[in-house]
Parts: sequence; structure tokens; C-alpha cells
Amino acid sequence: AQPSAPAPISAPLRDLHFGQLNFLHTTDTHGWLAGHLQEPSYSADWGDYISFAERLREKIEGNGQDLLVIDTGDRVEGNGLYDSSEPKGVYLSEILRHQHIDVITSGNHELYKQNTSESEFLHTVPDFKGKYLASNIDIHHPETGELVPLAQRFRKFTTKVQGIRIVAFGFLFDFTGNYNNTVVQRVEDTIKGEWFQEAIRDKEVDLFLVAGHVPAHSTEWRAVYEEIRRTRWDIPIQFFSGHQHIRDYAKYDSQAVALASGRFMETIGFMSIDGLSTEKGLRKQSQPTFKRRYIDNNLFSFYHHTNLNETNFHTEKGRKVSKQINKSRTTLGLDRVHGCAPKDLWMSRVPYPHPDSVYTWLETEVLAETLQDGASVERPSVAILNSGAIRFDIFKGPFTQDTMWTISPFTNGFRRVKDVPYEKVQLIMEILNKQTKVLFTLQDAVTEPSLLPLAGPEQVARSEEIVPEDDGLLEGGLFSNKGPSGQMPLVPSDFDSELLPGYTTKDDEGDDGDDTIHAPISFYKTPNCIQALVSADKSRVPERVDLVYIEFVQPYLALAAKFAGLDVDFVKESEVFMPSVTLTDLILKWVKNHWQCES
Ligand SMILES: O=c1ccn([C@@H]2O[C@H](COP(=O)(O)O)[C@@H](O)[C@H]2O)c(=O)[nH]1
Repeated sequence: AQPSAPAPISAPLRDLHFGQLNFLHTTDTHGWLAGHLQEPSYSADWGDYISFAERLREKIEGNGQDLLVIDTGDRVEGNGLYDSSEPKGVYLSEILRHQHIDVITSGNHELYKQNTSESEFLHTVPDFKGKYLASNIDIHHPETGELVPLAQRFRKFTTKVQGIRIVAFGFLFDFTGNYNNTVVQRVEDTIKGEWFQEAIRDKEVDLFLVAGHVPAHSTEWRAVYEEIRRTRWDIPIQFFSGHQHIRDYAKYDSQAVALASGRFMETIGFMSIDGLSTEKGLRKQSQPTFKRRYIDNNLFSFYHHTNLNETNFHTEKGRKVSKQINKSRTTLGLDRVHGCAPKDLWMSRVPYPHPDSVYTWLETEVLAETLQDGASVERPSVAILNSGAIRFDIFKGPFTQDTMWTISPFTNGFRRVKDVPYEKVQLIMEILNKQTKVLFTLQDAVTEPSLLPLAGPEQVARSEEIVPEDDGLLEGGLFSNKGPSGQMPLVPSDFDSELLPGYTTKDDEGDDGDDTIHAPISFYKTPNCIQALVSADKSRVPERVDLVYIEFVQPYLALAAKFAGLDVDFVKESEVFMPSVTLTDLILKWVKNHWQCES
């Protein structure tokens, strides 16, 4: 772990059930390879994960079984270790490559920008040569311009110990927001292709391994499942999933399951399968059995599952990588303190517009003040921001260079349409927050790219709120802030049981998937968009306003405006607002002005 990381707190654990074939899985790490430096439950770093994989491999292979390591993309954007360097990602890719990974795929974040996908092609794909799979992604070669596969389409390999014959694929969901130097083929079309049809007809196969940046419950996985089952009704299929930032497990049939392993290095997914055939012979049981576990990414869990301790757990390579992360963080100045947050601000642990909601803070304090600079004096402005633009909570205490990127990694600027009726803007807000389904019907599905949700992935994936009987809101604070740095949000509150608050996952297999037994954390739905009135006189309802918005929402605004009867061509009639200023810049400016640290 990193020197400043909090020590993990002991907690009751469920054991791993090792099997004939075992897997470790990460997804949506978004640059968090240093682990969480303010949350003990997720405080292990990539070096610790390397030690964990190495120690488990020794143990598993010693028992005559096999271990494979999988990563399903979105490794980039969302943490200073990736975003703070110039060019972005140079330190991260040097750290990432030290883990032995057997199947690795791309997420959508690897394809938003030209330089990110080119870096995948030129660095990450060669770093994981033969293991990086891109079943449905092509890229225009950075030098020749020729359209070529980002990486090989599939791989066939045999496990080291038992000779289990595996045909593996690597997909990305039907993503359309990529920069035009890459082409993402729809999964449903890819699986009709000749190479895929040939690959699934391979007679010498014991398991189909379908990894991808695709939700566990999704139309894309359903299509792949049905396509394989059409010709191979009895070969087990193991899917590995990502994108929704949640822990999830889907059962397609008794021999086909999907595991999704959360986000931001909070979770190491574990799977085991028993009863597979091998190159040496038929399977010993009529049906294979599958077991899943979501491991909290901390050393307490790692020591327990390897049956080792701090003196014998860490491997040389693991230690080296932890040091490399520390050195990179120091070079990048990620611990530089810009201010001190006086309290925790939550994305979904309190209902909006609670005073401890990060969205209330943005609306009433940050945007209302910082957008004043560029706003016109002729009339007030209304600023619209999508809630998905914020990626993480803010914890009481130092607000560092790293915090800045964890909460706001996107580089979108703002745009403005001048002089529109205020009541139309309110109607648009209502449509954006309550009628988004209607907007999709206005979209031309053939010519226009499908829109990414305005809210963040966790909000989209989870439809139900979790409101513990007493969520502590009445006592005026959510969780007490104890511990060495005074910033440990996942500690027991005075209203709760002995258990640490954390993941309490419910999936297709039940509610016993998490390795650590936790008390639940409240989860509230957030609006898709929030708005801030930027005006010298907020007591008066304005008649006309300038509409300022973060670029990401423009396609939604254009559709909602049509619906609201506002005749504006957002592409032609909008202008850049405060050139080169991003949401990240505004937040940082506000923090520096308001959150001085007490010395
Ligand atoms: O420029 C951007 C890009 C994305 N978002 C938000 O993020 C999600 C997608 O997140 P994943 O990590 O790819 O799942 C998108 O739906 C938006 O809510 C953004 O705000 N700005």
C-alpha cells in the first residue's frame, strides 16, 4: 500500500472457494492504481494486487489448479495518476504493465480521444501482446491511416497446469461516442462475422471466455450468449463484465454466468469453476459449478485469502511496483494540497438537495460564483451541468491535486446560448430530469450516435434507493470522522452495528457475494442535471437568461429544446463560454478561494 494509505480495518470475511479454474478480475479502475488513500476498505495498491495474484497463483498451481487474470477496460481517466501527467497516462501505463494479465480489453474511455486510443494501440496492446483482445474495435493506424484491428480479435490458449482449452473474446459494448480514429462494430453484428462463427465452432474447446467492457446484464451479452448456444449448447461460458461501476453477477443458464467487478480499484472480482473438461479428458461432473466473490481491495482481505501476513505476503515485484507508484505520485505532485474540505460531500449517500450533497454545493456555491466572471451583465445566466460529470465523493480534509481529478476528470468546457426565455429553460430542465426516455424517441437512431446517460454509471445501473431505517441524517452527520487522518468515511457510525459500512451486493446468486460482511451504505437517486442561477439579484425570477451548459449535455439540450418548443440550433447558435476553462478549473478555483486549511 502507499505510505499515506490508511491501514485496513479487520472485519468478518467470507472465504474464497477455490476451484479447478480460478480468476481474478478488475474493471473500470480509471487510474486508481494507488488505491484509495482515504478509505481503509480499498487501500491496497496495484503493487499489492500483483503480490496477491502471485501468491494466489503459487497456492492454486500448487494444488494442481489454474489461475487467470482479467481486466475489462476503462483503465484511464479519473485519477491524478493518469490525468495529471503530460501527456496523460505515461506513468500509469508503466505501472499497469507489471501485472500478469491473461485477457485484457478496451473500455469506452480508452476511445473518447484520439491520443488515448493511439496510446492503447502503441503501448498497452504491445505491453500485453497476445493477451489484449479487441473483437469489435478497429483503429486508423497512427502512421499509415489504414483501418486495422486495435488488437487481435480472439485468442485460443491452454491453461498451464491442467490444459483447459479456452477460446477467449474481448468486446466493447455498442459504444458510439468514440473519436473518429476508431470504429466500434456493434457486438450484435460482430458475432455474425466469419471469424467469430469459426471460432465458436472450434471442437477442441473446454470453455468460452467472453471478456468485455459490457454490463453483466445486457443486450450485448445476451446476443453473444444466444449466438454461442445456437451451435454449442453444452460448452460452459464465463463472461467478465464492466462499465456500470457495480458489483454484479448474471446467470444466463446453468453453464453460463457473468461477473462484474465494480470500479476504481475498490473490488477485485474472484471466480472459480469446477467440473470443466481438459485436453486430457472429459469432465468429471455432469454440470460445472461456478462460485463468485467480490473482494474488498485491502491488505486485510489479501492476507486472509492467501493465508499469509505482512511478513510473507509481499513479493519483490509487488513491492517494487508500490514504490514506483509512490515515486510517480510524488513526481506528479498529487499530494499537493489546494485547500481543506470542511465536511464530506456525497454524490449518492444523501438525497439531493441535502446540504451535504456535492450537487447542492456545486449548484449553490461553485457554479453560481465561478461562472459570474464570464457571464454577461445584460441578463442573468442559468448554468446546466449533468450529474455524471462528477465521479467521486469529496471527503472532509485535504483537497489535493489528486482529489481534483477523482471528482472531475473530464475536459469538457462550457458553451452558451444567449437570451432565451427563463421559463423555457425550466421546461428543458424538467424534460432532462423527468422525461429522458421521450428524448430518445426524437433521436434519429440511424444517423445520430446513441447518447451516453447524463447521470453517472452507478446511478444508471441501480434503480432502487437504499435508505437504511436510520441513515443518520437526523443527527446532522452521516458518519463520524475517526481515524488517523480524520477522513475515514467508511467507519461505523454511532447508529450502526459493529459492521463497517460498505458493499452489500445483491445479485442473481443472492446476497453472499461480498468477501467482507458490511453494514449497508445509503444510496439515493440523483437528478440527471442540476442548474445554477448566476445573477446579481437571485431574489427575482428572471424573464430571459443566457443558457450556459457543459458541452457534454449539448445533444440532450438540442432534443429537449425541440420538445419544449424553443427554436434554437445549438450547434450553430451557441458559442464557447470562457474559452479553455473546464469544470475542473472552476472547482479548483473555488476550493482555493474558500477552503483554506487551518494551520
Ligand atoms: O465527457 C464526459 C464523459 C462522460 N460523462 C459521464 O460519464 C458517463 C460514462 O461513464 P463511464 O465511466 O464511461 O461508464 C456518462 O454517461 C456521463 O454521465 C460526462 O459527464 N462527461
